[in-house]
Amino acid sequence: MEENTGHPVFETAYGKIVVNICYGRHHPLNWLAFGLNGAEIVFNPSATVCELSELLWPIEARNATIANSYFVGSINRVGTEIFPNLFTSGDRKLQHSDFGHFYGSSHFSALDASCTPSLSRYKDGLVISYMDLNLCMVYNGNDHLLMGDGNGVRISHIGQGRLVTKDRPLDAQSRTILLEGVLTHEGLYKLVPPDSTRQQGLFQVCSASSSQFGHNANVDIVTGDISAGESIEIIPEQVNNEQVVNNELGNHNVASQSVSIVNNEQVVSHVSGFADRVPVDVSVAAEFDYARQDGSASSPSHHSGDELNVTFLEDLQGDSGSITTPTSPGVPESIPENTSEAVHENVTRAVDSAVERLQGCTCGVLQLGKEAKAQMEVTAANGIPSLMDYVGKGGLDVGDDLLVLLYHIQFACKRIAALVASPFNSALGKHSALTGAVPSDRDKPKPLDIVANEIILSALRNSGKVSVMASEEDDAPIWINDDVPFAVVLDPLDGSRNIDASIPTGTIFGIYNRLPELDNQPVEEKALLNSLQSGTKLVAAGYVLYSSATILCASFGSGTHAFTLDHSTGDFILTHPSIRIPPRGQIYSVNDARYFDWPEGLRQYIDTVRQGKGKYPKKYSARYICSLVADFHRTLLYGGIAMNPRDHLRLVYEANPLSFLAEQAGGKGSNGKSRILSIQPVKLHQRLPLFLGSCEDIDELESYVDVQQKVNPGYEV
Ligand SMILES: O=P(O)(O)OC[C@H]1O[C@](O)(COP(=O)(O)O)[C@@H](O)[C@@H]1O
Repeated sequence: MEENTGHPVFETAYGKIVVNICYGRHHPLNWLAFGLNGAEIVFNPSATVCELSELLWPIEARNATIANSYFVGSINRVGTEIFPNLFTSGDRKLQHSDFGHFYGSSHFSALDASCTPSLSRYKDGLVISYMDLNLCMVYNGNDHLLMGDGNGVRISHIGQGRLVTKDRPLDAQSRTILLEGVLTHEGLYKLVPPDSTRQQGLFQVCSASSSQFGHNANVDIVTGDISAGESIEIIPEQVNNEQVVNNELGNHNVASQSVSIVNNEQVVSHVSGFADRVPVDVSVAAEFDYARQDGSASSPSHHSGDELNVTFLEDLQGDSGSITTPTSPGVPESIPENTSEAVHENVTRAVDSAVERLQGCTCGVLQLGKEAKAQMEVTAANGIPSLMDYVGKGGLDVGDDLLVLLYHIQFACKRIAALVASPFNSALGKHSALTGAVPSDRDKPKPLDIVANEIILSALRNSGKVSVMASEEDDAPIWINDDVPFAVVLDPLDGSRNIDASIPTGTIFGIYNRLPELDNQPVEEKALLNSLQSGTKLVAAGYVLYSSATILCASFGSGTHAFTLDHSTGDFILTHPSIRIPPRGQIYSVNDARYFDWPEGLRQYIDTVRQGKGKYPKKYSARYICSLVADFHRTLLYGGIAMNPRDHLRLVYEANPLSFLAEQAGGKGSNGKSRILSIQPVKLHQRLPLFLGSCEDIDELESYVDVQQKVNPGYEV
């Protein structure tokens, strides 16, 4: 673009592709010109370092994607390049030998405003995205594609449109007309073909989408004659609530929800926002589309959408040579019938084959070590590291396996946070009240804790790092894989009884190493025994609090740290490093209504501290949210005791992970008599009294001896 080559769009077997090189992303007219020239995928390979560039990174490409109706691949290198001689960059800084840290964070953006998660800031990786290129041509908010059945106009809010009829193939530039468009406040879209086009004819406009109208809308189909200079109106129908609800539930929008990291280094993700438009592998999409345009059923002899990405990765890696050009072993020779099942099958096979080929590939070019550490310090000094930065190579360096697992856990928890905060969350049980529709059995809503369980279990499974997972919601642990490092225990949504009142809830998790000595045991047995490890064996544990803020608090065996979700970037940001629970608090937290079921010792303890007659001569306050994660989080920060003296909370899923966090913060976890972490679990769903909090408070409580509530009458609420 700095030259006089214009803004070329390359028509390939995979789609109409553009390379917008590096700095080109800062010029909006570049993006526009590529759009006008018919781009479907714009790649923006970059070698760019932190500071202002990184602030722009998540915004510019997505903005361009939405404005110009194409997909964008934002690719940035990682690492730090050290040059033999010092140089200046004309920025008044001292001479230096490097540009700074190339922050990676590669991702794809789609025109329906969805976006893949970013790759690492420190490691090379591979994003495999499914792009339904149909979206570039006819961006239709309804249930079906218009490609095969007649006419459609592609509209974007910059007023670009293409008139497409059966006898005017989509890709013929000569048939492209520009339409001026005005989006009025009422949501009307007036299209005015400029005089110069001299186009006239009968056509239908069936294309509009949420991004054009700013909300989820369908449009009336407008049919009629249009001559140059005339205008037509597209009138959005009412918002389709059912569709919105379904999207919230993930029934329709599954495509954008499936994310996994494979082999530490590749993010496999769907970009396409509407599952009804079957998301397909790039090349499959392209060839599919072209096949359908001319009515023939082409059968590509070889293809691979990921080939495209791999090529890019290789380019960025210079001579690493570690990725070979794929031969697509698992991809079928011909495209099967156009049924969504067949396409899904095709996609699955293409992904599997890509993943298989990538197993074991090392993506090289990591210059971490000292530089990354220094970068980490710079980041910490300038701003605040994210969870991934904090545990990554430049920070705690918890190891690739745990890093990948944490990535998946935090991703799942973000989804749960969104679900919990959604206006439709409690409507999981009241679906029809919103839509007026009666849900079919298949669409019947599930309680939130079940949905949360499914989200987090699927994230654990997709991480490829979990051999067994045991959830409070399931009767038995689920064995996944023999050769991977971790066993994970979890309570997917603790405190969910509070959900309808929007009281805080939380996810709790504990991570153990898989016990290889059990590998030869029958599956049920090794699944159970791996899940029944004592808390002293925890490698990491944490919780995510869904409250006024979403906070992920975790320990990897070196202190307890909390990260707050920054909704503007989607990152968990370190906000509470190395939490130290005060040795003495002034708050007790317990369900006081059970007073008369309490044993004498506990009653005496509570009576004493609330009167300020205990070892600490201040009157204690009572605070009880009745949501363990929230009560514990407050206790972690303010001190005191969070307790449930009856046999109610679970040793494996709740008591152990939270006691680990308490101890790592300098506090204690006790059952009233002894240390929680030293108790050997004997049953998966074993319950026990739980006291968590400040050391001095727990010691004082235990001195009353008789503090465990034996009567457990099964309270109604
Ligand atoms: O009824 P109690 O004894 O006050 O118990 C309340 C506790 O139960 C919990 O709701 C957990 O119970 P569940 O595991 O059955 O969801 C905690 O969040 C809360 O601290």
